[in-house]
Amino acid sequence: MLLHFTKMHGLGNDFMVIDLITQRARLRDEQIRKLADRRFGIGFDQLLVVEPPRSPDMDFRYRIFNADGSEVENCGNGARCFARFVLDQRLTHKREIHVETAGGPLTLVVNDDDQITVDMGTPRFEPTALPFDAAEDRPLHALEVDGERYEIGAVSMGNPHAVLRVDDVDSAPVERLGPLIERHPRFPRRVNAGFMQVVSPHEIRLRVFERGTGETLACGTGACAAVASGIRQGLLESPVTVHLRGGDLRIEWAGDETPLLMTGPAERVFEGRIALA
Ligand SMILES: N[C@@H](CCC[C@H](N)C(=O)O)C(=O)O
Repeated sequence: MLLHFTKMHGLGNDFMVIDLITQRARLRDEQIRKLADRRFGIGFDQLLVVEPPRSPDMDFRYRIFNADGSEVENCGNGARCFARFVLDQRLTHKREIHVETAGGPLTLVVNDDDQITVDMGTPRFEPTALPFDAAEDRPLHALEVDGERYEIGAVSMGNPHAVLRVDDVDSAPVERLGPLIERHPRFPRRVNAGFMQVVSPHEIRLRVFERGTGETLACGTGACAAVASGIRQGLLESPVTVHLRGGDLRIEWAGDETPLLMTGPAERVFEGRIALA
């Protein structure tokens, strides 16, 4: 069978997007891994799936799979691409879209300048939310990695993030520490590892080694988690511009139980059809 798909990206974090409202398919883990392969498949960081909602208050169900086939709770860059996709495909005409994810509901707003703002919900710091094996909720936790002690912020944006402050993201040991933090035994469901350089209270530089994918050019939930952790530590003040390798995001958060807002672009690259083996 031929499956119609759209290739999209948010700041270079790239996606295969499929509409399972007008098409039928069931993708197994190994099929997702094959499609994600940049030489033998289409190539992407995450697969995004559009489905009908389960709850009548929602417009769509939004499912996310990493390149390794694992299903995850949330994807910030993907959420913006999701909004652009459902509008472009005429699956909705609404410019405020409510979607269910495995990490909770999200609201996506397409602005007049075509940038998309996502209400990402409230960041959660309690270790059980990630989950993270720690006795208490603290702004920073000591974590031993490869015989060295680091201080990390632990944040859930629906999906789990560890945020490590570094002096310079360009020389940060992302390739070495990223995989070790991702699979650290204190994160039983693995974790996304962010490396944050504070430039000023309103500006950071960030690289993220993503769970189930590796380092990407941008990670939306990683940007939200880094800013939330930085604000909580008193290092940052809202709004914050996050410079990622693929471009910039704007993050706003008033703290406590208020929702965190992420604004940025979403781009369509090409469309195609592929036979599922
Ligand atoms: N690229 C994403 C995050 C995708 C999921 C992540 N790798 C996880 O496993 O939680 C983003 O833009 O947020």
